[in-house]
Amino acid sequence: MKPSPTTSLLHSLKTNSGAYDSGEVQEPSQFLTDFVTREFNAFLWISLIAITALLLRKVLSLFILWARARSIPGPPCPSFYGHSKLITRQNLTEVLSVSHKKYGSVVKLWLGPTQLLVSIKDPTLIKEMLLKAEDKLPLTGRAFRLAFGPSSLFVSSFDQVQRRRESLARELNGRLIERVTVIPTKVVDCIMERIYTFMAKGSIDCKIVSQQMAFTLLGATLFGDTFLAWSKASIYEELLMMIAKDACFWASYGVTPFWKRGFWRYQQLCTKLKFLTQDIVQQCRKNCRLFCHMDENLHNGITNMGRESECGAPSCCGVAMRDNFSLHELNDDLNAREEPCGNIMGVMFHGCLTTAGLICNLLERLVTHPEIQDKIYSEIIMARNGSMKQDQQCVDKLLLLLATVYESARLLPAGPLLQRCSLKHDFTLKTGATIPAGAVLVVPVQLVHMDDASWGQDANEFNPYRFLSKTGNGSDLVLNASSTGNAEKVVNPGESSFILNDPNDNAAFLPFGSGTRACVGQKFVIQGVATLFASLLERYEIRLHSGSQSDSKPTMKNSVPQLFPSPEIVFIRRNS
Ligand code: HEM
Repeated sequence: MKPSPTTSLLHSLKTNSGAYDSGEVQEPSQFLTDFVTREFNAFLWISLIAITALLLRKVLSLFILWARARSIPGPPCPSFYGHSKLITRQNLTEVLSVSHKKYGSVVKLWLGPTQLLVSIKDPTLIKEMLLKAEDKLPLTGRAFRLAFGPSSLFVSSFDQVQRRRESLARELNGRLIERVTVIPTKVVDCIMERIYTFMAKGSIDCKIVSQQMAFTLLGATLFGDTFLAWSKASIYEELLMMIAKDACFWASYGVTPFWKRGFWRYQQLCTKLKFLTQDIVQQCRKNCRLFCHMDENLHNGITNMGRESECGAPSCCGVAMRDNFSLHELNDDLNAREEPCGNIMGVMFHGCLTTAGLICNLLERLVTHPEIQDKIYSEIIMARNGSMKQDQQCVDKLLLLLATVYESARLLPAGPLLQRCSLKHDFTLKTGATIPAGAVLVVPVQLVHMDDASWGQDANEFNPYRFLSKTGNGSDLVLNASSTGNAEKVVNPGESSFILNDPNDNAAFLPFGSGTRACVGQKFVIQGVATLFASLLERYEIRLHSGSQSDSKPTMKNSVPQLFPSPEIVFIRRNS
C-alpha cells in the first residue's frame, strides 16, 4: 500500500531525527531532498485544506441560498437546471405573468442550481426592493465595460457609481433643465432638415426618425452647438446603433471571447466610436475657447459679426451654448483606471436608445390618435398666445402634451424588465421574505404598467387623461384611470383648470426605474422631449402615411403587449 502524505512526512521526520540521535552526519544532498519533500508535502496539505474549506464554504452558501429561497413561493423545479430551459429572453415576461397569477406578487424561479431569480410585481414591494437592492447585475456592467472601457457610470456596484451619479443628476436637473427650453428650437431645424431629406424619398419609418431625433437632442445637449455642425454625426449615430445590436451578446460570455473573429470586429466598432467621441470633445473645447474669446471681444466693444461662421457654428443656431458643462461632469476627475470619454459614450448610448424608444412610441400614439394631436396643438397655440417670450415655449403649461409623454412611456417602457441585485448583503422585505445576496431581482415593468389594480380597467389602452386631475368647486375631481371613459370628453385644454399629476406618485409608474439606481435623466428627458414636440407640432402635423398599416391597439398575450410594426409617417407643414 502506498504511504499517505502524513505517514511519509512523519517517517521522514523520524528517520532524520534518528540519524541525528545516532550521531550520523547526513549528506547535504540527502538533507536537501528531505527538506524539499517535506515542504512540498506541507504545501499539498495546505492546498488541500484551503480547497476543501473553499468548497465547504460554497456548499454552505448554496444551502443557505436554498434555505432562504424556500420561503419565497414559485413553481417547482422541473430539472437540475431549474427553469432555465423554459425561459428565453422573449418569453420571460410571459412566464412571470403566469407565475405571478398563480403564486402571488413575489415569485422565485431557478435559472440553474446556483442562480436564483426573484420577480416582484406588487408596487409597494417594488419600491422597497428598488431602494434596498443597490447594485445592478454584473452583466449590465460588463456590457458597458466591453464596449466603452472602464467607467464610473453604469457599473454594477453602487459604491462605484454613487459620486458620478449624484453630480450628473445635479447638472441634469439644475442648469440643463433651464437650458432644455432653448435647445429644441435649434434642434427642430436640424431635425427637420434631415427629415426633409428622408421625405424626398417618400414617407419615413417612425423608428428611423425617432432615432434621428433622440440622437440630435442628446448630442446637442451634451456637446452644444458644435454637435449640430459636426460632419461625422451620422457615422457616430450608425456606430452607436451597430454597437447596441451586439452589446449584450458579447457581454453574455463569461470569459471574454478573444478567439472569436466577430468579437474583434465588434471591438473595432467600439474603438472607432471612441476616436469619434474624442474628436467631438476636442472640437467642443476648441469652440468653447473661441466663444470665450468672442465674449471677451464683445465686452471690449469689438463687433462680433461674421464670427459664427468662422468657428463652424451652424446657421440655424440662434443661441450658442458656450460651456459644455455636461462634458465636465462626465469626463473630469477620472481615476487612473477609467477610460477617458467612457462615461460620455455610456450616456450617449443609453440616452439615445431609450429616448428614441420614447419618441417612437409618442409619434405612433400621435398619428394613431389624431384627436389628441389636435388638442395638443390647440394647447400649444393657446400657451404661445399667452407667452411673453415669442421664441420660447413654456412646456410646463402644456399639460396634455406632458400627460401624453407620460402615457407613452407607461405603455411601452424602454425594457420589459428592471433588473437589480444586492451583491454583498441579504435583505428582508416588509412581507418577511428574505432576499439572498447575489439573487437576480427583476421587476416585470410591462406587467406592472398593464395592471388593472394600479391603472384601472383601461390599463392597456392609450389614455393620457389618466395623468390629469380637474379642479372644480374647491375640491379636486380626479380624472383617473377608473373614470377615464368620460374624462376625455370633459377635458379641453383652456376651458377649465387642470392639474398634471406627478406620475411618480403612482408607485406603479416605472419607465425610469425607481429608488437608489433610478434613471438620473428622467426629468430632463421628459422636458426635452415635450419641448421638442411642442416646437414640432406647432409647425407640422404628423400623419400616418396612407399606405401604412398601424393598429392602435396592440394585441395582448398573457397581459404582455405585443409590439406593433413601426408605421410609416409624414410631416405636413401647417398653414399658419
Ligand atoms: C426616455 C429616456 C430614458 C429612459 C426610458 C431611461 C430609463 C432608465 C432606466 C429604466 C434606468 C434603470 C433604472 C433602475 O434600475 O431603477 C436608467 C438608468 C440610468 N439612466 Fe436613463 N433613461 C432615459 C434617458 C436617460 C438620459 C437622457 C440620461 C442622461 C443624460 C440617462 C441617464 C441614466 C443613468 C446615468 C442611469 C444609470 C443609473 C445607475 O446605474 O445608477 N437616462 N434609465
